Amino acid sequence: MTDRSIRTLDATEIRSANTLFRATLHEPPAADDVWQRSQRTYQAGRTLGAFENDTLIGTARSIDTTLTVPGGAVPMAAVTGVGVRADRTRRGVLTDLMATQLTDCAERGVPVAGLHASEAVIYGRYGYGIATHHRSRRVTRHRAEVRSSAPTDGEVELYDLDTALTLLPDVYARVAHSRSGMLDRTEHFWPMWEGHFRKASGLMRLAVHHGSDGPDGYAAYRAVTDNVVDDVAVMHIEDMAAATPAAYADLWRALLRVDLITRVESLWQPLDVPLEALLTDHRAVATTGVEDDLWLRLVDVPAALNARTYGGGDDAVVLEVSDPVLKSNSGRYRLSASGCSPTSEPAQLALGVDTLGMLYLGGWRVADLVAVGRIEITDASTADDVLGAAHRLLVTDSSPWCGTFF
Ligand SMILES: CC(=O)SCCNC(=O)CCNC(=O)[C@H](O)C(C)(C)COP(=O)(O)OP(=O)(O)OC[C@H]1O[C@@H](n2cnc3c(N)ncnc32)[C@H](O)[C@@H]1OP(=O)(O)O
Repeated sequence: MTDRSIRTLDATEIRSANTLFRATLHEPPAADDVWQRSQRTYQAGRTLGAFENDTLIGTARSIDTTLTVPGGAVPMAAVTGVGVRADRTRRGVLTDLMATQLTDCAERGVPVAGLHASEAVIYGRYGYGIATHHRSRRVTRHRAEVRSSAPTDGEVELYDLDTALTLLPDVYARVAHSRSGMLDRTEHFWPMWEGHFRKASGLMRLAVHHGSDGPDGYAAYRAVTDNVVDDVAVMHIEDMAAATPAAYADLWRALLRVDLITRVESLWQPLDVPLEALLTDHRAVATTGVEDDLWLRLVDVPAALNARTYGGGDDAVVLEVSDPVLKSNSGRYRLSASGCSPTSEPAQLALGVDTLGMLYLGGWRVADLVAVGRIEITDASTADDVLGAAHRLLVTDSSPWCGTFF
């Protein structure tokens, strides 16, 4: 008979967990030099192993960080490195890992967990919902020019990868709270960022905007030469954020000035950055994809809901939340401009904790999630009033966006 158990791995065991995880992504074990770097992405005490008769068959880990939310910030467990050996899948190993990890977060007082999903059908059952999206755009460089009326405030300087690694943590820290959904990139995030650019092809450059108050925006790109098609290069901007409109405009001016680039692939950016409107020719830009970005799971529903601010003036709604994994979250909550509190009042909207994760940063309209059957209105006669109040409470000015891969 097989004996399955879950426990936290110690430092001597994490390379095996990394090898197992890489195999689930069909990648060979990390070479020694790669492991020197990637072991620094593992936070001590945050890697779980699933064992079958003392053999490691699955793993999941997390990194402690802080999530920017409307009007504030909240501690978050950034979940990553999830994998189950291909000959042990579909027998509940991930379910056990997720339950252990979420219980551990709850016991440590971490109100929110977040992840990027390899497949969209996996994590909803554990209470995660898509909280942010990102948009990728293609810019035809010879048609793209920044409007002369766009603001300007400073200079853009280019740096190589080694210099970027010393500069960017401080630059990023200055923009990290400029949009809901963004994360603090602790020391465990940067080796992942470095690994991506070391592995990827093309020359990497970091453009930093030095504004009148110091560095306030950056863009990290790779210029990939395509010798097959007319011997020119494509610029892939893979990490970009700006704290001010002037920094955003100046960065684009500098990026579009780089010679021998036919097109710019602006990857994984917020849905609503006004790139098309920044340029003289709207049609120099085409959206090439909109995808899910950060999935959020409210581990402690009242603590998470009280970490953000709400609009709505005198509005209030009563939510009935169901949480099949962390059952203490299930119950009724009154949400108003002054926050969230448990209540015995009758519920007006009933929803699962995964759908609450979708609404948390204001990335979805409540009415849309009602329309698709994710939220139930308990009394149809008050639907318009309840939907209006919920919308005014939860809506935010800009699209939430994470922008950090982990
Ligand atoms: C945050 C990140 O790290 S994202 C990376 C995730 N890892 C990967 O994609 C690597 C490749 N995949 C794997 O290692 C595994 O298939 C995992 C981790 C996704 C799933 O592990 P399993 O142990 O098979 O999951 P488990 O058996 O607990 O499944 C629970 C339920 O989810 C379903 N499920 C799990 N994975 C999938 C999937 N990929 N597609 C569809 N359904 C799935 C199962 O069918 C099961 O459904 P049920 O409750 O209705 O019976």
